[in-house]
Amino acid sequence: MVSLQFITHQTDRYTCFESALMALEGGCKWIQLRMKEAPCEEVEAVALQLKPLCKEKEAILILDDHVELARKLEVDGVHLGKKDMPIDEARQLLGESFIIGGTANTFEDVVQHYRAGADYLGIGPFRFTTTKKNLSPVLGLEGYTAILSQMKEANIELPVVAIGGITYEDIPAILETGVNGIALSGTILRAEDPAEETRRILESY
Ligand SMILES: Cc1ncc(COP(=O)(O)OP(=O)(O)O)c(N)n1
Ligand SMILES: Cc1ncsc1CCOP(=O)(O)O
Ligand SMILES: [Mg+2]
Repeated sequence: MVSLQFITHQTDRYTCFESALMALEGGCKWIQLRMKEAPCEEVEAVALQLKPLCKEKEAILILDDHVELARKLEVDGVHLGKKDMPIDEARQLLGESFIIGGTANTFEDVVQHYRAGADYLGIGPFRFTTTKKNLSPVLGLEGYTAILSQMKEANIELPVVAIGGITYEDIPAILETGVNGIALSGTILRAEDPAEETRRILESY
């Protein structure tokens, strides 16, 4: 079964919380609570609601950006990008038991996160997406192939999650490049039944 990280998103139809519930209902075992526009208190309230539900379903819960909150709420980890707290600083604060993911768009980003002690890499975007503003350059399949081959050459062994504009049909070719998992948001939330779409993805790949 493909390793799937679901990225929460608020849409016309769903709140971030509802989006996470549907992914969990569909069998997703890894939720990233990403509430870009929300104040910290709101993220905290949603995370507090989500934490027991993830626990019940044996799903990992990580927060996008909010290191201090992840520590306070004792969720499983955080995902950090270029504009967030540096990974080595987050590691100091969180210790070894928290999962820390780092965003990479180039091999240089990979090396930096590897040295800083990241547990996994979110590499993207695969293609253009409206889920995130200020996107880095699109990588396509070639981008993943190139970065993964540079990682192999440099003996950098870190799980890689592909992200950004990925749809159901893209998944086999992306996995063929050697990535370890995928992160999805829009393709699940645009489906008529997002829980069913999550299940379809997990049962197909
Ligand atoms: C799995 C995964 N990969 C990349 C990102 C992007 O993180 P970041 O660059 O910090 O951008 P924002 O998500 O904070 O807008 C991610 N969240 N998850
Ligand atoms: C958070 C993030 N980082 C790079 S692309 C992206 C959005 C992923 O969502 P979608 O699957 O809808 O493109
Ligand atoms: Mg971020």
